[in-house]
Amino acid sequence: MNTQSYVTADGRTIGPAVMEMKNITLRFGGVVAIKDISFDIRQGEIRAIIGPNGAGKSSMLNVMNGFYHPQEGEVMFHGTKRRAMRPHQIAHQGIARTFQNIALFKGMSTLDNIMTGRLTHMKSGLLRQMVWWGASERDEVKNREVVEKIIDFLEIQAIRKTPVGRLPYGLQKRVELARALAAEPKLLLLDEPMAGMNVEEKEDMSRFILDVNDEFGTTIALIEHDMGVVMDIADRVVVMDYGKKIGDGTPEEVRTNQNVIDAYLGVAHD
Ligand SMILES: Nc1ncnc2c1ncn2[C@@H]1O[C@H](COP(=O)(O)OP(=O)(O)OP(=O)(O)O)[C@@H](O)[C@H]1O
Repeated sequence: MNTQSYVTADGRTIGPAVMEMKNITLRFGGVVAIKDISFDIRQGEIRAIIGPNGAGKSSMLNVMNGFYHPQEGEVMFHGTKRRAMRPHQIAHQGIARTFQNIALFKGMSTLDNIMTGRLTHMKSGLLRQMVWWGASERDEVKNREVVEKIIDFLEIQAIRKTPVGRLPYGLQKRVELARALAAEPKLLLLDEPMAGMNVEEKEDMSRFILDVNDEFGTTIALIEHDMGVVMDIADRVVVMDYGKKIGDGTPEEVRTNQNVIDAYLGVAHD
């Protein structure tokens, strides 16, 4: 386990591992989606998982998220072996995620969608609201403060009242990021955050991911197809191919790894 902290060239502190995947194997019937993969994610870093179609990236994110339970191996979170959990228990542990296909409430406004990200923080149940109005009011004020800060941060004030179904794709992706951030996660999992975006939208999203990491100190793991984007923003990259890990290191190390070049870069990027 990585226990030493270090400071990056741009002044961010990367701490010890927050999540460790140890010898993970995941099967779907006869299909082996993940074969004996190990890697860790360190406090404060941006960690990317890349690989061609069908490499097993989404399956890995679902293992990290607790949605899938591997047949073999262990997931350690903050040094403790994680047992099988339901999605809301994962959320309470401080893990939030976005989805490859946007999963927002299309008829609801931007603001209301982001507020749903606060649900795990809402303490006051109905009974408590009836007997002690003050507590729920304080809850509400705190929730609004967090949400307003995120709206400012992601520069989406102008669309706060707009139903998200009417927004262009790139902005919907930004609202999804906002909703995940509203949970104030310790670990943020992003499933192809740039998929389907044009160049300008990708640049915007890259900047926001870097800013979130820098401003809130959020540890981020993302899976991505777009190799160029990942190389620009990730501290370290895991490369998967046919369910196996074929590379792991800094963008420079991965870029020059012959297995990676053969399996992915050489084919998809000339
Ligand atoms: N729920 C499932 N049931 C059966 N097989 C699955 C399931 N999910 C994934 N697989 C298989 O596991 C392998 C890895 O799929 P996965 O979606 O994790 O790859 P990926 O790298 O995310 O691909 P993409 O980039 O196309 O999203 C594939 O062979 C896929 O068909």
